[in-house]
Amino acid sequence: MVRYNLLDDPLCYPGTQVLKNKAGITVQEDLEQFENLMFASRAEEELPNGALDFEHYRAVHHHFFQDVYDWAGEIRTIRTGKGQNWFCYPEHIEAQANDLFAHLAERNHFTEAGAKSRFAEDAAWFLSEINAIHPFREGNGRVQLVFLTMLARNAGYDLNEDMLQPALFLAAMVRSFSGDIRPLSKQIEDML
Ligand SMILES: Nc1ncnc2c1ncn2[C@@H]1O[C@H](COP(=O)(O)OP(=O)(O)OP(=O)(O)O)[C@@H](O)[C@H]1O
Repeated sequence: MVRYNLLDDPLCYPGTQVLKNKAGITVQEDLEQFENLMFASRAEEELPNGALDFEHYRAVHHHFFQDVYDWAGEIRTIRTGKGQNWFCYPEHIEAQANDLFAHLAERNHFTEAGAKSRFAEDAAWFLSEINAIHPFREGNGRVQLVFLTMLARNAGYDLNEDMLQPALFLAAMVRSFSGDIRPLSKQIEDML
């Protein structure tokens, strides 16, 4: 997991970068194991219903992280970044996300993309935008992927997560932050 750049986070146990959690775990590796376990167990359940809007996106985050964090499904309140990149400042998340999801709805959630390549390109654009917004303190990557499978299914495609190549996908996500969505589009198309 790529750790965040931040200075002082009230959501962490004092003097650590370990997020306060419902199990009271203070060792990062143990917390990651617990997160993964809870995520896998919630993945066995049905996904929350919704209109593929921002409320729905937050509900998906809540679904997967409700066992671990009190703030599951809630918008991040501190500034965060990864590598060289800083994500949307928290005070703008709600407006930016509502705007993005309004565009998604205007484009009929890409159900009329036609060719796989077109859907992949549209989905890559959406992922790059939601990643730049980065609504949550943690768990953004996993929710992005779940939502991508939901968008694909809604558009009549079956996204095969087993085909995901983690290093290439991550590199493509980082590249998309600078505006080049072609590698990400290619990664998505290869999974359809
Ligand atoms: N340098 C970077 N610039 C932009 N985005 C990045 C960078 N590094 C990682 N990301 C993206 O951030 C997301 C991960 O965010 P976050 O750590 O909140 O999610 P996670 O689900 O907890 O972790 P992971 O996706 O690693 O399992 C992924 O989509 C990843 O591609």
